[in-house]
Amino acid sequence: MESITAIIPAAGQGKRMKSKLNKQYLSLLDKPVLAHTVEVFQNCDLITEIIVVVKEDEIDYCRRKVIEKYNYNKVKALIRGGQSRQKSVHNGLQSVDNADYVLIHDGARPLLTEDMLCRAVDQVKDYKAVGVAVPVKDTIKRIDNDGYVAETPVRDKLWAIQTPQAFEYSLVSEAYNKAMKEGISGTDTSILVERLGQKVKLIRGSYENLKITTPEDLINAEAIIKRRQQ
Ligand SMILES: Nc1ccn([C@@H]2O[C@H](COP(=O)(O)OP(=O)(O)OP(=O)(O)O)[C@@H](O)[C@H]2O)c(=O)n1
Ligand SMILES: C[C@](O)(CO)[C@H](O)COP(=O)(O)O
Repeated sequence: MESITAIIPAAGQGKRMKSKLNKQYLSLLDKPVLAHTVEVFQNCDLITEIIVVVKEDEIDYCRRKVIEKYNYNKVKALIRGGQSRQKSVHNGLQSVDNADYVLIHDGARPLLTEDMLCRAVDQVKDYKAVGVAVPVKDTIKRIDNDGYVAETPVRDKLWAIQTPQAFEYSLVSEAYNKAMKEGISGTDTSILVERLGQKVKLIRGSYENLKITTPEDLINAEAIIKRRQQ
């Protein structure tokens, strides 16, 4: 059976949340945001092990308040992040011992579902690189430097990228090593894989798979969890 490692970058500062406690540890109904996220991977039989990437000064806090408290025993390592999401993910990739595939998922997206994980794992075996995404609902404009509309891309072809993103481990490792060497940065993982010429298959995510970024995201996330519990 293949070995599948989940890497969960959770080493951001959460500046846009404007809270004292880093957003990963804010309470989302019954437990911290990050605990909701890790739990989905912990409960999914397809996942062999989990690596959580956190800020160096939060490693101990995360171990006590999330990993040990909820007994997430698939978490093999809690490692320190970097200045950017990309660097944090790179640190995570470097600490993988032996994996056929990796799934990379934002710690700040606690509303992923096991079904989403299963579909990503299933598809990565055929496509090597898979991302979860949803069609955009708004019309998107590209603007120029003065704030004028420069272009209105056709909406039918625009998808908003979420996580998880799943890759063959050797492929994503090569993509990161190359990007880091060349000083290239990207706001998601798949862009670095795309630069290798690898096609990335998108599969349908969910509008509920919010990234907890600003305070209203927490309110919306709570409402979604409550509805799911009914
Ligand atoms: N240096 C960083 C920056 C981000 N992340 C993680 O990447 C995910 C997506 O990032 P985002 O939601 O933008 O989180 P923050 O960077 O913390 O948010 P902000 O920009 O508001 O500070 C989060 O789980 C975040 O913890 C990370 O591991 N390391
Ligand atoms: C990876 C991501 O969640 C896909 O939407 C997003 O790009 C993360 O961006 P952030 O600026 O680190 O929030």
